[in-house]
Amino acid sequence: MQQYGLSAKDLSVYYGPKQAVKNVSLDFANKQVTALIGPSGCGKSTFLRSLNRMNDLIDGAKVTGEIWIGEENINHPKTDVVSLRQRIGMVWQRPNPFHKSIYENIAFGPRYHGVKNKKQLDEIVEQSLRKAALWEETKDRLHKSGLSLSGGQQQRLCIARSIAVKPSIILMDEPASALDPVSTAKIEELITELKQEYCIIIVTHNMHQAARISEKTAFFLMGDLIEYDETDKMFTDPEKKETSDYISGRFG
Ligand SMILES: Nc1ncnc2c1ncn2[C@@H]1O[C@H](COP(=O)(O)OP(=O)(O)OP(=O)(O)O)[C@@H](O)[C@H]1O
Repeated sequence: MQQYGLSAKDLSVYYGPKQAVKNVSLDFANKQVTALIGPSGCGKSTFLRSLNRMNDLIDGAKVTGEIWIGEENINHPKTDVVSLRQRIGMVWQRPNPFHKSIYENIAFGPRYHGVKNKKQLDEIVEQSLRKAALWEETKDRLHKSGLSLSGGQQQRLCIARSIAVKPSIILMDEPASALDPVSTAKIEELITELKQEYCIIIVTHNMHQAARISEKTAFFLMGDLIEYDETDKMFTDPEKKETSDYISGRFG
């Protein structure tokens, strides 16, 4: 198996003339969680969105540099972004289930990508909900609306939806910040389970969360990657003063 799920090389992102991410190179290991931290506006979400080409959808945004998955640079105009977003899933800050049943929320992606057989779809729905620790709570109400679930359950449904199309990488942009502490704990537990199979890259404002769930942490400041290291080292003995100041709450 390849060591890295994804590698960014010299990645820059511009919104018009403004450079929001500056020549960032980062390797993301398989079967690990990497946390992206830094003060508001430092470019974490912009960087994350670039990794599955979501910035292509923003008028005036330009991304330069390379993003490697194995032998393929996916930041190339010829990349099929639909199949790319199947390989790299995304979970947003606010749960955003489709206005469809729980079952259809999960079945939609695989069906779109060609799975037509009902039995196969049933299996994918069950497996995805099990992996997202939501099966027991939903197995008797699969045909109820996804919006009838609580916020925390909706976020697990969104995670199940991204798993259903068999990605190898999952991007998460503050996936628990809109949730209560109990739901947050469940999402963190789930992330810890999922990393046994996926390369997970998560933006978080919560230092404790980064320390609890990630193996590696990258600290961003004003579009620059300041430091990247083992999470334990970053939180106990960072190399850079800026990292230390941010982690100890002196700014941000
Ligand atoms: N669609 C956009 N158009 C123009 N500028 C943008 C856009 N999105 C973000 N920016 C700018 O790019 C910079 C980085 O923003 P980004 O949202 O990536 O930061 P962040 O670190 O994720 O912040 P937060 O933690 O507040 O979400 C900011 O100056 C922001 O104003």
